[in-house]
Amino acid sequence: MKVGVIGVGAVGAATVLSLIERGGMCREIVLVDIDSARATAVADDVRSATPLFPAVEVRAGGYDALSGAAIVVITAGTNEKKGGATDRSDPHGRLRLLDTNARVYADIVPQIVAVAPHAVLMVVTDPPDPLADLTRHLAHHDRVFSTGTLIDSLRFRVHLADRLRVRPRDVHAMVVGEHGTSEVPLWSSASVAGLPVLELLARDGEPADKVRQEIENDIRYANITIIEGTGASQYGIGAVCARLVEIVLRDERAVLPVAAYHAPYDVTLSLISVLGAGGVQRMREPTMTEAERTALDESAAALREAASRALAIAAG
Ligand SMILES: NC(=O)c1ccc[n+]([C@@H]2O[C@H](COP(=O)([O-])OP(=O)(O)OC[C@H]3O[C@@H](n4cnc5c(N)ncnc54)[C@H](O)[C@@H]3O)[C@@H](O)[C@H]2O)c1
Repeated sequence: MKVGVIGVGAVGAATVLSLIERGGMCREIVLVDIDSARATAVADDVRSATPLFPAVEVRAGGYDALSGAAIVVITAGTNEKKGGATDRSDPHGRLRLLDTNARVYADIVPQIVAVAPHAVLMVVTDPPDPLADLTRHLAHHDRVFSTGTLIDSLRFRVHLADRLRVRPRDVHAMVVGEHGTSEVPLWSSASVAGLPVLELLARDGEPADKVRQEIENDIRYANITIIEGTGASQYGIGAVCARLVEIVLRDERAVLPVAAYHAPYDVTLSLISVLGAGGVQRMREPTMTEAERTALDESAAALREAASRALAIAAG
């Protein structure tokens, strides 16, 4: 199995390292970057660790080297720091990167599809959901998904676990909608062993509104907090990307919040998705309160506007 990674900056490099560390899921990883010296250097660096893991070849190449790839992970483009999307008071958040990165996608997606027409395309670049809509349009197929709110959902679980003093793996909680400022944390269905987290927090005497506000801010602006410390959020998303590649290559049919086009909302957004061979195979709406549903409708509306803007920009 061959996996392509387009864009070998902070996120692309972290993804490659996670891919080889998970081990055994693919035989070849091809790195493509407009900065070919960077792609070559990252491949050289990571290659020195490959004897520690199940056999895998890592190499840099041009688009032609993607021929036969089963899945291509796209992380190319401008990040929040370089693109000026690190202001917590800006309601547009990552959508600030849309114009620049839609132009990048208009350049790279046709080149990927020309050599790897059967590959699943996984969109990571921000804003990932409208860029996934653009990618479907440019690729002329539906084997396209974005990492969506999986990273936000993991952050939600980690913060809840901290408060409840349990391990994050035992917390079930999801964020749906946009990977961005309009995202919707589903408090009503968040649970530990079937016990609602809101009840557990109340039992611990935690003031519910304050805790909700703090956790929501932590999730919504986690990228900015990380960027203020290191310049790029990369390790969490790198691990997420590698795990998603594994799920697709093994046709695991894992149930998790990643984003794909959903006809009833007429846009790419995160709901409960079944991920396996070919990408997202089915999507379901979660059980929601009226307030959560209203917030999801608003998030979908913001994404529809962004997706049509992405199409217009790519059309020139
Ligand atoms: N979806 C998520 O949850 C998530 C999480 C973290 C970062 N991101 C996003 O991922 C993207 C990458 O972030 P980063 O920190 O790695 O940025 P980076 O600047 O470190 O790396 C971007 C890479 O893309 C390459 N590139 C740019 N234009 C290209 C083109 N036309 N063709 C090929 N390569 C090209 C650059 O040379 C660079 O190596 C950003 O948009 C960032 O906001 C998304």
